[in-house]
Amino acid sequence: MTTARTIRSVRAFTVRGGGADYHDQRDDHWIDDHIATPMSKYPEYRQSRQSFGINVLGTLVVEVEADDGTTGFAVTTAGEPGAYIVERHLARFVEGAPVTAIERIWDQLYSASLFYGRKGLVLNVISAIDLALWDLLGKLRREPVYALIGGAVRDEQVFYATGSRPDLARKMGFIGGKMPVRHGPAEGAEGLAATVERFAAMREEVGPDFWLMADCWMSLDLDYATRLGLGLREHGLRWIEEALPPDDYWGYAELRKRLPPDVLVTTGEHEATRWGFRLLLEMGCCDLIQPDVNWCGGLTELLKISALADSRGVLVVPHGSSVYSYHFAITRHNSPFSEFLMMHPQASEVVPMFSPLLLDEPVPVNGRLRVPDTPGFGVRLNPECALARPYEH
Ligand SMILES: C[C@H](O)[C@H](O)[C@@H](O)[C@@H](O)C(=O)O
Ligand SMILES: [Mg+2]
Repeated sequence: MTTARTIRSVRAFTVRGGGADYHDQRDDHWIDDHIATPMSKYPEYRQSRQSFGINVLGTLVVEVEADDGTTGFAVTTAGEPGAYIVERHLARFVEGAPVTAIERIWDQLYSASLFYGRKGLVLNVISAIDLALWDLLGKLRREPVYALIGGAVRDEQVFYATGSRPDLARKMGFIGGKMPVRHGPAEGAEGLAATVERFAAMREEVGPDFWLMADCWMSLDLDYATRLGLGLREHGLRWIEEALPPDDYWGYAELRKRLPPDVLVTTGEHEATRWGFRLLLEMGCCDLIQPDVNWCGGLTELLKISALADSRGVLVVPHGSSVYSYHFAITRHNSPFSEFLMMHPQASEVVPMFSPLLLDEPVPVNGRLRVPDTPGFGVRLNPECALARPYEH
């Protein structure tokens, strides 16, 4: 009987090179090629996001083991600092608890870390622990996680692709392509014109109906974002994403007022908890939200966030996060499509998002995916990826 099972131990491992910290790539990858960021105002940090440390954390793997030896695991972007938080602080709320006590564990993890957490790294860690618990519960009950949270509302999920080649994504069957914006305000009118030209050329490639989106990765200011949104609108921009820093709720609300309704304003991948998303929704910051289930508080919190959005008719289109978002999105009416991050260095092939860390990681075929029925999240750790356990408790 599952409810009789308790959690015997929780372990935190670190690993480098792709995985959940998917920005941790080799240097010939599109994802690190002159993409605009809040650091782009400093020329020395403009060419490469790794130069300012986007991949400094690396992947955290959290493993939970039940008293019968069954294990579940999940991954996030947190590396060694995350491992420390698990082993030295949060493990005490997991070990000894019933495997079904997911809500109570979440509340204790969040409440006990409030004095130093609330968002960012700590919520990434809480997300990984939460997802590992759902993986364990699915394995004990021999059910895929999506079946534990209400079951699929559609047979398959459709995807847009994020990467440098929306023209190739269209040929692969994706419903749209999201390109990173490469120039921020510090590169002036020339940079803005270059972005508009790049979009215009891509629109020529993909035709009039294929969705094209711009991902600004928190790099712009309100005036620049307004001008860029209006400029790209001429080339059928579907949405402008994360134009401003995540804390500028007021800026997002104003940007949404300034842009015409056919250009959606989106954000959320660096937001966390039901309270953060409540603020985005109640302040009218965006037209759809993009929480990352490995960062926003895990599946337990994302279900709450999704209900908030659903009550206001707002779509939830999770940021990347591989199987962890697929099992969620397939069960939600207000998550009709998802993101797939093209992790091939030239964005010319479909490869697993968290490669090489997860075995059996499903990928969209012709832009769509049926979530496998394998218990838990249906993935295994690749034994060829060397894990370290820096803080054994
Ligand atoms: C492509 C973007 O610059 C980021 O690297 C990506 O992680 C994220 O913003 C996304 O929406 O996929
Ligand atoms: Mg984004």
